[in-house]
Amino acid sequence: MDYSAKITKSKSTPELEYDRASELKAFDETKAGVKGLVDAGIKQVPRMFHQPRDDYSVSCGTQYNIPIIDLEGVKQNRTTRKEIVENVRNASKTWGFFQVLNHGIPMNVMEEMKDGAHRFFEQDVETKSWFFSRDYTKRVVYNSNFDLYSAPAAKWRDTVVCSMAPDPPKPEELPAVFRDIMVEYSKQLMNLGYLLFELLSEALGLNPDYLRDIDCAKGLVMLSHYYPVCPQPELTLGSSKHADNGFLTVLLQDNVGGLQVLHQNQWIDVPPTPGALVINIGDLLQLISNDKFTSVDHRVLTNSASPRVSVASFFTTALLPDSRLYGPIKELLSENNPPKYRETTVKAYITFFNSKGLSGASPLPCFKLSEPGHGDRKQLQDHHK
Ligand SMILES: O=C(O)CCC(=O)C(=O)O
Ligand SMILES: [Fe+2]
Repeated sequence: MDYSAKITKSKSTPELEYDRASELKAFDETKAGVKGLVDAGIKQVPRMFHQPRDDYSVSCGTQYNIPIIDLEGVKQNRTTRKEIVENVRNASKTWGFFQVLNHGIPMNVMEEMKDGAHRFFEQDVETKSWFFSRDYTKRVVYNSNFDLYSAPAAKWRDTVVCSMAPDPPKPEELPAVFRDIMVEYSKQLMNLGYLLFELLSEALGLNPDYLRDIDCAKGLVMLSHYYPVCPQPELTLGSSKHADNGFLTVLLQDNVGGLQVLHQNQWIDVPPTPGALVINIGDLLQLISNDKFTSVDHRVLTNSASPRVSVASFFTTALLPDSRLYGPIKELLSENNPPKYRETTVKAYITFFNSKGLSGASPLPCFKLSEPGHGDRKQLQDHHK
């Protein structure tokens, strides 16, 4: 189907004749993603990608900087480690986001990982579409917008998702253009994950192995994102406002920029910082920490100058058959700190999250134990009917 022709037609079609469902389907069936639209020379952002304007009502601020934590000496020096743990505690509570330096993953591995992501998306559509699917039980899934059919507006990005742990893929299961670097990067990332969960456990006053022992570091799902250049960046977003639903995310971004974090009710840029990785707390870590850590909304702006790649690695057991129940950690609770959330399996949480799409509303409040006047439990019960 000539997708561009269809879009051009819809532009001049009266309001009532806009058939969103068939546009989504036509776009999806190209298997070429947003990059395919840009490669075809599209000059206007199709309506299905137009973001609701209220997403833009919050101003962007420049007076705050997201924390940068240097991990140099964390394993060798007790005083240094204490300071690092303190910084991790503060950043995880007040920002939910921080960058880390001297994290142990060599620069050349990070560079090669970003290059590998570029190589994947720059392949011709026929080669890429071998992995095109919406079935997340597959080891590798490439598509555009996991929530294409449920979100209020589509995002200007394409993604390839690979499940890397606990059961590492055989190299031949991964896309040839970046399989070696994916295996190498994810190995290094698991080691960093173990260290971060130790620091986070210590920041909660728990024994260093606590979070790893309850399987927070068990599953690793890697999302390589490609954000094509956008002819009208003011109309759409690379990622709409959302909070991550796993335990922890480690983000490798290139030098293009566009990621913003909602802090003190302002959008704050997460500036590309050479050698740094961005770490953010996910909803499930907020839940088990009983709000000692915060899972914070973020989004990605598009731009008309250069494509952007990022690799978001989620520590989550979302894709595993895991029935473990997660609730506020008992050791953290007291009379003065009663549990704020009900227990949930990771699966139930993710299913609820996905049913909402990246619509900007975190499902976390729906798992809060009832407070007077709180209607969300009813919403959750209704959902499970
Ligand atoms: O690309 C980015 O900078 C952010 C990606 C992201 O937020 C996500 O994958 O959840
Ligand atoms: Fe995210």
